[in-house]
Amino acid sequence: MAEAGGAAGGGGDTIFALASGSGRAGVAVIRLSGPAVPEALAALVGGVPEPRRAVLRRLRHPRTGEVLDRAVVLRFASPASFTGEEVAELHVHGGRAVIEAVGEALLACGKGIRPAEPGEFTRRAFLNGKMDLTAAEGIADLVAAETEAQRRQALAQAEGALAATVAGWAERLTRALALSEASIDFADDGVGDEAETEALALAQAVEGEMEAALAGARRAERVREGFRVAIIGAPNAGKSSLLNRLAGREAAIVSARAGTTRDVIEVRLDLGGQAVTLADMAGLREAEDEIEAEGVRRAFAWAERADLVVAVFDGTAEAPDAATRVVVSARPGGCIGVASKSDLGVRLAEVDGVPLLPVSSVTGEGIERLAEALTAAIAGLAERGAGGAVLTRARHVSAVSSALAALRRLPVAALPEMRGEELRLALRELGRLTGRVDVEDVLEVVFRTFCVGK
Ligand SMILES: Nc1nc2c(c(=O)[nH]1)N(C=O)[C@@H](CNc1ccc(C(=O)N[C@@H](CCC(=O)O)C(=O)O)cc1)CN2
Repeated sequence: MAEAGGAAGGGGDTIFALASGSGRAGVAVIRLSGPAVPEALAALVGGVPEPRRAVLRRLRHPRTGEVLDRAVVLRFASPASFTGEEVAELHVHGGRAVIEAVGEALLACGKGIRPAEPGEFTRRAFLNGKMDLTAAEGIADLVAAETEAQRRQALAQAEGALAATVAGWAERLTRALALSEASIDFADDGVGDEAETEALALAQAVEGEMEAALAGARRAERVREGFRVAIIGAPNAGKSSLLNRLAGREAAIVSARAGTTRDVIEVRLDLGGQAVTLADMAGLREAEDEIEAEGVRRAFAWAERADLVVAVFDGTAEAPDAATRVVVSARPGGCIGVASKSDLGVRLAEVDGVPLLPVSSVTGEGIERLAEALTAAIAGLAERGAGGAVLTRARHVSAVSSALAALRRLPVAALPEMRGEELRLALRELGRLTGRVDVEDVLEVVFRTFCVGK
């Protein structure tokens, strides 16, 4: 972990930010962190409250003495705080003018008090050894969580689940490295081979666990980012109406004219606790103009990357649309078939063995069943390959892949010294993952996605 202490933690500045969200709210929380917190409190509320005890105080402007609000004040003394620094929270009334006046008053306290950068509180918590990088990412994900599955996955990571797994790997690889070095030193004593064998066995076990973690990473990333479901079909098959029905609002323009939807229209849904991005797109056909052609190209591209496809066939047509059929046959198992316009009578029951669910966006028939089918299919995708460490980001996948690649080179490394080098490489990648090495460049990647106040 990076060294603890005020200097490493934030360079002496005292930062503040609105920790509660913007928008109308009864109470707003302004959080401060840094060495000048006790002084600022003295200036604002006329004293330094005892730590961890909420007190009600009049908040005054330090220069004019004007009362700005009556607030609940909560102080955390260093190092027992979220950031490890001196921390205070001002729970004020939620009005924008109140928040602005308090911000103004804080700036008037002087002494290196300034607004926080996005993610700066959590960054300080990391730098002061309160958490590793993966836990910090977990906090960012918790703040962004929209669904139950996202919340659970983020909380586990914020509480150190991934950090613990990585620590377990690093511990065994460190032991393997020690054994490998020993085998060089004691090569003549005959204990070398034994140590070498044990080192390889340790590395192999770690390899297996890393492979399992990587196998589950796509799923974990999907939980974090949302599963992608594409609604495809011929022009005028009723895709936009279906999207609106599923979304419960008029997200897409619906018209009787074929080719109305040209760009990809995405809506976010919560299906059984999983975040889903549902997309309506241009109908698959020979386009009539350049704009539609681009729309069709985007539709194919989106559908290709989708986790699941809802294939909409015009239920009143005599034969299924050919282009849609091609997509369905290319995705065995990854499709839910729909026969639209069921209120007009359905002629199609299945296409190439894929049963079609009769659905009417006019009467609402079948919508509930389609939503259930989607929910079940997404739940199936989310469950696959569960267990073990959960790699939720490209950054994790990249580090574990590199570590794994190094471990896979171990058995073919000709010299023990080369094996030591590979082990060091693998350990270094794990260090990047938790933030133990190369801190600065990794930090940029992790914290640039945070919001202000975290
Ligand atoms: N009002 C308020 N609510 C909040 C937060 C906050 O900062 N303020 N949080 C902020 O994100 C989350 C809670 N997380 C927190 C994590 C650690 C500490 C803390 O004081 N840690 C000390 C003491 C530990 C202890 O008492 O067990 C430490 O780690 O040394 C506080 C909040 C969610 N709710």
